[in-house]
Amino acid sequence: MSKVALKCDKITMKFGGLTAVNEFSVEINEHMIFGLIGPNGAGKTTAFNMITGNLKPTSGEIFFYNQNITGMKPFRIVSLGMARTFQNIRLFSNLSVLENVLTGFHHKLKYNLIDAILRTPRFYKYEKQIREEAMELLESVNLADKADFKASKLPYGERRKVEIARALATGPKMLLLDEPAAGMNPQETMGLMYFIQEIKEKFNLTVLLIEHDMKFVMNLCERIAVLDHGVKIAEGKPEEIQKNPDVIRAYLGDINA
Ligand SMILES: Nc1ncnc2c1ncn2[C@@H]1O[C@H](COP(=O)(O)OP(=O)(O)OP(=O)(O)O)[C@@H](O)[C@H]1O
Repeated sequence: MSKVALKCDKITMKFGGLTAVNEFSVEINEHMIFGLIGPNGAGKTTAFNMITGNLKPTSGEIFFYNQNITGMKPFRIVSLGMARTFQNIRLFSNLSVLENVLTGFHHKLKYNLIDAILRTPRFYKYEKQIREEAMELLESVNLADKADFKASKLPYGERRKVEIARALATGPKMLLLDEPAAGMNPQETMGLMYFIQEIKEKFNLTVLLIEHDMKFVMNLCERIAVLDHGVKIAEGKPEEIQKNPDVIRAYLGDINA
């Protein structure tokens, strides 16, 4: 039996009078690619934000490998092995591709401020080590030859990959991707699909992703949960989700809105 990587137990997020997520429960086995879908405003990003510590749930609990992480600060959750990317790519546009990836190693640094100021041998040793590791990561995302480019100069699909490389630099067991294919053309989207499968195998990851591109979700994810107005209305394999009447209704309702 597979281990459960992530468990959400009835998590709820209220913003004043609005219940953005209502008692959402899910269990995600490790090494799975799991999709979270739903019409606009269904509460997907809010669920992500609770899982990654960016929002504290109004109620309910979240467990990461059986450890209760409910309401923990994001940096602590990252250090436990959960990394994420954002709906709108958040890179330091003035930094190089390599420097952006280096920021992902930040929490793992083994030298302190004094080492950095005095440039002690320890500082140089770890600086060299993390640069090598960052370059390896860039190689695995096929961007090593662009390490010195400014992040802002890369095409959209590659910036998305840099963001993922930075998330991988934190050494995650689980990766959460918020709309990774948004803004990509069909060719880039196809490339991204293979890329996510590749890094999942290579880094032994569990992946949870939000995505509106149905072809992408149905082809990539092994299991899918559907949110509508903050409530989980379905969960299952892609072929089950595709023919679920509640899901079809939720999406048609969205189109007619
Ligand atoms: N910080 C906030 N304060 C108040 N309301 C919020 C906040 N964040 C989200 N909401 C509301 O919660 C609901 C769910 O939003 P959320 O962004 O989680 O949906 P989503 O499924 O990710 O949507 P989309 O697919 O459009 O990104 C929406 O009605 C949204 O306006």
